[in-house]
Amino acid sequence: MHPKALLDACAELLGQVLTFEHPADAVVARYCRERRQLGPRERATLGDVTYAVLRRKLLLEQLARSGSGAQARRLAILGFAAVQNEQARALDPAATRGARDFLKSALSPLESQWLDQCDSVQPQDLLAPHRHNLPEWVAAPLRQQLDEPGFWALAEALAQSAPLDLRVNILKARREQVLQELSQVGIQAAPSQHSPWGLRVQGKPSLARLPAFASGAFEVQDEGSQLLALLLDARRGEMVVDFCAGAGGKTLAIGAAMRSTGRLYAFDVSAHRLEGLKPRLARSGLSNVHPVAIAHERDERIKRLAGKMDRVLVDAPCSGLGTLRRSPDLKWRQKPEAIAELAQQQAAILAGAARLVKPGGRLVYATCSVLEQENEAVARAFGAAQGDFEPLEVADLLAQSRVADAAALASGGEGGGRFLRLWPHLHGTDGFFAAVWQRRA
Ligand SMILES: C[S@@+](CC[C@H](N)C(=O)[O-])C[C@H]1O[C@@H](n2cnc3c(N)ncnc32)[C@H](O)[C@@H]1O
Repeated sequence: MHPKALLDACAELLGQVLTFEHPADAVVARYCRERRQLGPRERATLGDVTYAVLRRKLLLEQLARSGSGAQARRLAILGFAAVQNEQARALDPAATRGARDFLKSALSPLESQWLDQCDSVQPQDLLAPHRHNLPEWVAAPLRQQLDEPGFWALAEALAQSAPLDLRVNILKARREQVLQELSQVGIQAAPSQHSPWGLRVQGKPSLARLPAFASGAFEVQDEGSQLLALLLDARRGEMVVDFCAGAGGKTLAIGAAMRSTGRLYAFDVSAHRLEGLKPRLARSGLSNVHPVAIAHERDERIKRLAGKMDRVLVDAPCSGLGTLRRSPDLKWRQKPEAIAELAQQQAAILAGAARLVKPGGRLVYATCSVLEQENEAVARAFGAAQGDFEPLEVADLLAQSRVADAAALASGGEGGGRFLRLWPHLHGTDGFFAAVWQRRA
């Protein structure tokens, strides 16, 4: 495709994405599906440019104010330039020039001149919002939680794309085996820093056609999600509930940890999401998983299981603000008013799920949000209201699950090891939170 046509397509797609009526990944997928003539590289560019603009929206909108022509086109030019700079820097600094020539061949002389001006803007001359690219209602609480260097390191980390992590299915393969199979097809990977099941892959190679994937030897899963399953520490033969199972990312990890024994219920209010679990379950080789679509957290079917579960994971619906590396549109689609509502829903689901736990059993509450309001505040309120649930130290539990450097992943409480707190800038994972309790016997 000629650079001019590709840039026009980027601008058209951005016009659709920036209405924020639908999630960005769905809009990009539909746009590409409706244009069969697009090749794989063009599809990749369309996605990359869209995400580059979503990540740095405040900065690019500010720079775009000085240009001329349609706003979506100006943003597309700046997004295109940002993607090319990143790619060229990663591969070979000398390649930056060539990449810029490709883009410039799509621009008018005036646009080309304007882009040069934008290139010369120095970060230190920018206002804070144009550097952190977060809405104020997200930036303000994060600044309260983190010190100044920490806040800026987080903002920088959230502006990057997430690395590609795999979880080795311990029911089917060992980590070394999968590493070797990947290396045989030229894919570089290394063991994860913390999860004993994890691999971090270099770059973003396509994995779906690999025999090791088809045979269920691994799943794509962020290291942070793996750590949540490790925290639940479900054992052989136990009765376990994954209360908000969705498409079952954590269900599969938990089921493998149980070595496909016992009974693992995968609950969710969305039958559609649970459908997504089916093909993954088939690959995984697990036979202990029982997906159940429930109406709500007080469903009759749940009542029948009250007090019978060894372990319950509540991977609660949340703002998703810990996953901005993957879904940067969330920071523009989420509204501050929704957070209080989410916190209420989280508390209700946690209380409903807690009734399932048997005396001596373990309850894990988790989110992929970085906001205290959805995390420590919900956990503390639950602890205060439910006297028969005793808080456990996450740092100790992770160390028992063979998680390397476990103490560095926890914070809060008297000893600083009470809650799991994963941060993209510190741990290279998505932002995750977890609190754990044991029901008193
Ligand atoms: C964070 S997602 C779960 C992701 C999933 N655990 C995974 O690892 O892929 C939260 C899920 O909670 C579900 N949910 C929302 N309200 C619920 C409720 N009252 N009871 C059970 N699940 C609920 C949503 O449908 C959504 O799938």
